[in-house]
Amino acid sequence: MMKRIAVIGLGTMGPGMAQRLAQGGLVVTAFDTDGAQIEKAKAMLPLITGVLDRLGITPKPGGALHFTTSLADAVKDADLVIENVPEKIEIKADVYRALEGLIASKTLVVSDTSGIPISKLQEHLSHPERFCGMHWSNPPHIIPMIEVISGAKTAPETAKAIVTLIEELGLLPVVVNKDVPGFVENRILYALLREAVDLVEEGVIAPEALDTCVSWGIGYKLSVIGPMALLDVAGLDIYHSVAGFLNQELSTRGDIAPFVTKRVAEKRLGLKTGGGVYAYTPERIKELGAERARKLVAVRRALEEKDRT
Ligand SMILES: NC(=O)c1ccc[n+]([C@@H]2O[C@H](COP(=O)([O-])OP(=O)(O)OC[C@H]3O[C@@H](n4cnc5c(N)ncnc54)[C@H](O)[C@@H]3O)[C@@H](O)[C@H]2O)c1
Ligand SMILES: Cc1ncc(C=O)c(C(=O)O)c1O
Repeated sequence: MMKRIAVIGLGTMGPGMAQRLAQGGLVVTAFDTDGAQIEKAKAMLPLITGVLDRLGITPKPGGALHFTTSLADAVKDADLVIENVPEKIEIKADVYRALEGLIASKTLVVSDTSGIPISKLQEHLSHPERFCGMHWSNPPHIIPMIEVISGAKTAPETAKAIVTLIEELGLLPVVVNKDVPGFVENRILYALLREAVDLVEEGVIAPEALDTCVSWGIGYKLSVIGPMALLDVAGLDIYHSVAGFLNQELSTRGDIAPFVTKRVAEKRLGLKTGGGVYAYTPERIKELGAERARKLVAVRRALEEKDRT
């Protein structure tokens, strides 16, 4: 049974994940190389605990969240280290190198990578058998599904221990059978995003209208009926007829659309820079955060209700 967890990297994903683990009864030590990120993470905690409270996730006894500016202190006596640093192999490899000599031989290490193959990351670990993918979805304190991915050198007991941890937290592990880039969640999401960006770029639809179309059409439906079940609902004959003329029309571009590269070059990255596809004031960002958390909580509660009946 795991007790002590180190969360390395406190950007978009770290704070929610750290607090969710602490409320699950674990002793969590959170670390970031940037002190400002640690302060930002601390400031986010009231919002995160408020959301967890509305989800009915009451803190289990023994849990705690500590912050530290020392990697050595963060990982001391850890049963598990969760690496949550930017999606760049070199940065992740530096973290794994820094862990050498700091962690015990029993300590497991996981990466929250969005899709770098686990076998590739394993090349940078001296104990690859104790390493696997543990891919959370954003926001990590609200979305219950977590992908578990083994690389070529992951020991079966490592992946099993992570699945058990996720289950003990009352979350939903999904085991991915092959270590393909993007795993499953992001292969599906990025297929959708490539088509969405293409449709907007081609002037087929405005961004706001596309968001309405997806959120109130397939998005709403897919949260209740998954894609495989949807094939049965629609009829495989219908899918066969439509896919017969539509598949060849869909975007297959292998590079990144100018719609995105242009904005990235201009540092229009989204909420974190006050604008990306849409523009935001600081007040609007706050409002949207609260409104979206409220709606995600309500939808999750409704879906859990459905699962019980
Ligand atoms: N953003 C998402 O929606 C999302 C969802 C799921 C998984 N992920 C994955 O999770 C990981 C983290 O993503 P994010 O969006 O939180 O990134 P982020 O850029 O928001 O945050 C990364 C944090 O890591 C810190 N950091 C950088 N180098 C470090 C080091 N050597 N030691 C400790 N901290 C260091 C940075 O200061 C920053 O606070 C990535 O692999 C990403 O692909 C992201
Ligand atoms: C755009 C995008 N990319 C990656 C991830 C997760 O790895 C997410 C997400 O979790 O929402 C995302 O939105």
